[in-house]
Amino acid sequence: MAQQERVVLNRSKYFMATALLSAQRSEDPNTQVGACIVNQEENIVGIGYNRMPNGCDGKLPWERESEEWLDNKYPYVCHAELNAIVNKTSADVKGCAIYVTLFPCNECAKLIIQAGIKDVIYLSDKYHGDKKTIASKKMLNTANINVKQFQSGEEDITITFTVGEMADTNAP
Ligand SMILES: O=c1ccn([C@H]2C[C@H](O)[C@@H](COP(=O)(O)O)O2)c(=O)[nH]1
Ligand SMILES: [Zn+2]
Repeated sequence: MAQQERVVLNRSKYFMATALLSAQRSEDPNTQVGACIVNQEENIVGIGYNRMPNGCDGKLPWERESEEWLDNKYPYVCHAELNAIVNKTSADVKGCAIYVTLFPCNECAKLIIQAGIKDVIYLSDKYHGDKKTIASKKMLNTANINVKQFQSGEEDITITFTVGEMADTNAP
């Protein structure tokens, strides 16, 4: 039987990978976003992705360019950061870090600040020129939140559901 390569993820790669995996749950056809909140003991205390409010799946539009504002996703979709915060498994998220696959918008920046999150690690900054992103950066900076872009520095990771033999690390 083929041996699986033994992979040990470093801390930040594990948390960003968790955010990325969560993003893959999103039904947004244009931008899937994932967020993973980590406490000071390095435990995950919240995960979320952009989705419609509870009970609204399949009943609200995913359009983004309809002339009628109400026919677009924007008034309805709950952002990944919001879902990660409201889904928290701890009493609060004060002093936590949030790993996000997209730079948080201005509304999420407000949530992050008010929730007491101290570190933001993001992957994509694809909307860096947008006013929402500029306002977000202004708020996060003013509130002394540590913001940094994730640098993987390594290859992608692969998740396989095939259970093979683990590599024998004691082999000569
Ligand atoms: O801070 C953010 C900003 C955006 N999102 C979500 C909201 C939408 O579902 C998409 C953005 O859609 P576009 O088609 O790229 O405009 O991303 C989020 O979760 N968090
Ligand atoms: Zn947002």
